[in-house]
Amino acid sequence: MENNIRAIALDVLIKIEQNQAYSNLQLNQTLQKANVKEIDKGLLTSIVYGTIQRKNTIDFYLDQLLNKPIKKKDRWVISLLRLSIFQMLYMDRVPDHAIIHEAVEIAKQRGHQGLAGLVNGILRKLQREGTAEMDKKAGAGSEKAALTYSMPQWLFDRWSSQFGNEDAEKMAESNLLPSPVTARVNTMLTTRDEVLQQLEQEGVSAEEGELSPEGIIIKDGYLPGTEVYNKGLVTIQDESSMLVARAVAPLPGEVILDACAAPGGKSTHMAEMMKGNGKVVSLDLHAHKIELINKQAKRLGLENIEASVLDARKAGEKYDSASFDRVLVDAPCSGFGVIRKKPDLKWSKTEEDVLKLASIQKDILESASQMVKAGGQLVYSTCTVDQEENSEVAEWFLQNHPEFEWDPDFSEKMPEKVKTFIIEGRSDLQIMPHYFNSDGFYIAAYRKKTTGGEKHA
Ligand SMILES: C[S@@+](CC[C@H](N)C(=O)[O-])C[C@H]1O[C@@H](n2cnc3c(N)ncnc32)[C@H](O)[C@@H]1O
Repeated sequence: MENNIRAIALDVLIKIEQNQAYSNLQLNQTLQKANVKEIDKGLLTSIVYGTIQRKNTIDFYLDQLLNKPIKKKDRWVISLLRLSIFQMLYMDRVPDHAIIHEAVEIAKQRGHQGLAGLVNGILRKLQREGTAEMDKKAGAGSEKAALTYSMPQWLFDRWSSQFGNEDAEKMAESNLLPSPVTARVNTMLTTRDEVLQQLEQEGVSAEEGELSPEGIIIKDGYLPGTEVYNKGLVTIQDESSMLVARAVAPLPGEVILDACAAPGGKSTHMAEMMKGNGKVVSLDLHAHKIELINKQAKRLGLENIEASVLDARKAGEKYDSASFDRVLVDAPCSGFGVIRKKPDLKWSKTEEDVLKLASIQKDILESASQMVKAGGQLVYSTCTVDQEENSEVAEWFLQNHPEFEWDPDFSEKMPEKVKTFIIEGRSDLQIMPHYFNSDGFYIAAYRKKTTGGEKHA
């Protein structure tokens, strides 16, 4: 079976490369379609994600190991070599000779004897000589760090200048770790203790989350196959992401706007917090994603979510201004806080993308903020760590909108553990992946003044 798993992993990697498909979507599709046993899903995921995560470092070795270029039509061999090198250098589950044997078999089946010989030669050389000689060519300073942590150089340099070298290295290193599976308990239907007990009965080992009172961490077992999941008692969500709805703090009976809502993680969380009373209006730009929100709402037994397609920049064409108690802008972003779950982002996003996204984020915030009632709340969040998309957007908003102020109750809404990261006099929070082994998230919370603030024209 493991040989088969490697062949499937190769297919996934080829599709991601050829179609520039998102790694998580491609992998999930394969996990659902291919006949992969529960027990092998973890191995498949580790090989695919690990190979993409370490691409930079693996290619640094591969370039030195290859003594002639591989023909365009045989590009799949590069993916086969990458996933084999990943296993040899970073996984200790299978001995090198077995990895090499399997790679050679796959090369024979997919290609021909010549390619099998090439694969054999390269991998045997790595097995024999190791990486010590090759490592001497790794450069110094940030060039070396980018290679060690397998980061694009521009991104590592950007993080170094934004957070300092130490935090940049810690974050880059923690991005290479597997992401824990965490879930949110549907507190409208059950309690965290009950869910933990039921999961134990279903053979899934889980424990209380670190950050959020409704969070659980899966230690062993596959959550989506359980009754607990099917009955809508939990939603898979990162713990730092759960803090966003806490910052919005919706109350039963209120009307909430979730301006960028799909696939509905935060809309459903807020609807649960409202105990099904009141309404969450969930918008998204993409029609096909609205179905995802509705599907989750149905699974969770939530009837107070109204999802529709709309560009949040045009919210004013459909809704009256000042007509929502609270507004959430969980904006489209570079996603650099979720690299562990979507490793291809580090290779696909560019500095230009960050600039474009910051401009879209400002436009969405500008429009959605018009919808907040006097005295109401506005929350801006992203799953990135880039300051240009985070604190710079949040500060820009406040400078241009004197009718808003930092939310004075923000700190109270946050769990003790994160309070130390909130700077006095502000109400925003940057969580880095290495702080709590979670996704990186940014949250800024504002309150619309009841009097005094004059909006700039
Ligand atoms: C970070 S995701 C939102 C995640 C979601 N809040 C959740 O918790 O599941 C950003 C979403 O914004 C949507 N989007 C992008 N541009 C938009 C726009 N101009 N108006 C509304 N939605 C937009 C994207 O389709 C994407 O689904």
